[in-house]
Amino acid sequence: MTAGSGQVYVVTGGCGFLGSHLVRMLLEHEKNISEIRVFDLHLDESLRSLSNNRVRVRLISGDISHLDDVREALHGSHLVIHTASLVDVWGRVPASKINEVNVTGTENVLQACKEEGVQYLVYTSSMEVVGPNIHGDHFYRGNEETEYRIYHKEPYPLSKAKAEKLVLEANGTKMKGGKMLYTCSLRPTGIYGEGHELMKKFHRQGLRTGRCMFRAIPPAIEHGRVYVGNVAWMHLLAARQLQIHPSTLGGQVYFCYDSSPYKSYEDFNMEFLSACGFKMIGSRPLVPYFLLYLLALLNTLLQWVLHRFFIYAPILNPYTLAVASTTFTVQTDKAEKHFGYRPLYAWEEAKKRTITWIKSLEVREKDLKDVGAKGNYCCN
Ligand SMILES: NC(=O)c1ccc[n+]([C@@H]2O[C@H](COP(=O)([O-])OP(=O)(O)OC[C@H]3O[C@@H](n4cnc5c(N)ncnc54)[C@H](O)[C@@H]3O)[C@@H](O)[C@H]2O)c1
Ligand SMILES: C[C@@H](CO)CCC[C@@H](C)[C@H]1CC[C@H]2[C@@H]3[C@H](O)C=C4C[C@@H](O)CC[C@]4(C)[C@H]3CC[C@]12C
Repeated sequence: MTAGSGQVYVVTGGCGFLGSHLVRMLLEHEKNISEIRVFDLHLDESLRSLSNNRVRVRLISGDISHLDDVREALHGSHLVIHTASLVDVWGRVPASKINEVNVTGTENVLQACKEEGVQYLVYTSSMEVVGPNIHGDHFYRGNEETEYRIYHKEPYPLSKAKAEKLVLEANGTKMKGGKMLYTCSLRPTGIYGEGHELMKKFHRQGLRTGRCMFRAIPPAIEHGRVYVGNVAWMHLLAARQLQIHPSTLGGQVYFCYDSSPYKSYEDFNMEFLSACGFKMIGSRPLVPYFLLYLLALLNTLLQWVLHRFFIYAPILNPYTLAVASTTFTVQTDKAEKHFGYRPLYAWEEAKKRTITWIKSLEVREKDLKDVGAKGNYCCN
């Protein structure tokens, strides 16, 4: 295999949910690159086989919180897309660790860019750098200019906000040799699509309750969602255009959006799960909010009691309840205006792909069960 003389892109967190879609997207749609360096703590070996005559996919095992690892990965590259992050709003990981990966890791990427002369950095931020806040202020069809009472307390949104600030402040700084560093930040809302871990959890949970989902959140609460393929596409375009129009994109933030419908978190999930025979029970929440909140508090208490023995991190806690119960939706065309972004996948296509993936999970689970049953039969 020969690598051409195109650009070298580094994708940190390239083996994750978004990262792996991004690597595939770059391979398919970015003609100007000859090497993609996939930097991750946990490597997905299957990505290696994506190399082709034009582009080499190089897997690099490293820790974003170690400057030496990052420096080495960036050496001789042209652009970094920094998606690596610890995504945890359940208390699975200590706050100090989240900070180390999300904030120190980003500092390291910036430092390595400066030392290695890598001029362009696209950062994957999150809607969570804005909200929803825990006061329950709704952000209804807002855009990048909408005023909002930003209030961060939880380690994950706090770390993403700090990291984004660092990235934006670094835009325009002079690097070794006089070159300038250009940065921009993309803020996805809740990403969905093939490989979405939380969707797998809801699906598994629903199978246990006979394909019944129990409504907990009022259907009028809108939660912004965006298809992973469109988030990846937006990263590709931002990376391309940051190099062509650095003064337009540099230092800017962009919400990630597409034509996915505005719905509550639960109703949105049902768009896919109902195609697999799942039913939503209740047109209104089955449990009053204060009971749900007590349950969420109880989970926090149990987490604290049990933390010496194991990590108890259920989906529901006061923070996830607050996020799910507060409207946060975006309506903007800033990315279209600044870099010509239009969703690559229409809603119907995104939905079809996500349903196909969920159905494939069912087939896989059934196969596993069958193998298990055969195994039992042999042993008995
Ligand atoms: N999933 C969402 O709904 C969502 C929404 C908005 C923003 N985001 C952001 O998108 C990005 C990708 O999220 P995702 O959902 O794909 O998460 P993910 O957990 O699937 O991917 C993150 C990747 O980062 C890697 N990583 C973690 N710690 C690392 C370290 N110390 N060194 C190197 N690599 C490390 C992980 O191994 C993983 O492959 C994150 O920055 C996240 O904050 C996600
Ligand atoms: C009360 C439950 C009954 O079914 C539903 C709880 C749902 C929550 C677990 C999720 C609701 C909104 C999600 C978050 C949102 O989509 C955006 C995010 C930003 C991203 O950067 C990280 C993930 C997340 C915080 C995401 C996490 C899960 C929810 C809180």
